[in-house]
Amino acid sequence: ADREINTDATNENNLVRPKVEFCSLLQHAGATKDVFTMKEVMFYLGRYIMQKQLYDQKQQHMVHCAQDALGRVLGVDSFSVKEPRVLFAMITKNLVAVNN
Ligand SMILES: COc1nc(N(C)C)ncc1-n1nc2c(c1C(C)C)[C@H](c1ccc(C#N)cc1)N(c1cc(Cl)c[nH]c1=O)C2=O
Repeated sequence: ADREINTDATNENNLVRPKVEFCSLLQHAGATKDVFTMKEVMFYLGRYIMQKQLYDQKQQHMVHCAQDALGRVLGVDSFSVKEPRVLFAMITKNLVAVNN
C-alpha cells in the first residue's frame, strides 16, 4: 500500500508525485512538473475547477464533476469544498509520497 501521506496542505516540504491521469489534470491547469507540494496540488486543482466552471452556480461550495475527468480521478460525481477530510482522502488516493 502507498505510504501514509501527510496531507497538511500548509507543509511546504511535503512532496508528492501524482499518478498519471491525475497529473494530466494538473497540467491542464498549467502545471509543468510531476512532483508537487500538497499546497501546489490544491492550487492547480482549484484552478482546474474554476477554469472549467465545475462549481454549482447556486451552491458555490459544491463541485459537480460526474461528466469530467476530475470525477473519474476522484471517484465521485460531486463534492463540497467545505469537507477537507473527504477531499484529502480522495486526492491522496491519486498521489505517491516522494522521499525528500
Ligand atoms: C468551488 O470552489 C470555489 N468556488 C468559488 N466560486 C466563487 C464559485 N470560489 C472559491 C472556491 N473555492 N473554495 C475553496 C477552493 C476553491 C476553488 C479554488 C476551487 C479550494 C479548493 C477546493 C477543492 C479543490 C479540489 N479538488 C482544490 C481547491 N479550497 C481548498 C480546500 C481545501 Cl480542503 C484545501 N485547500 C483549498 O484551497 C477551498 O476551500
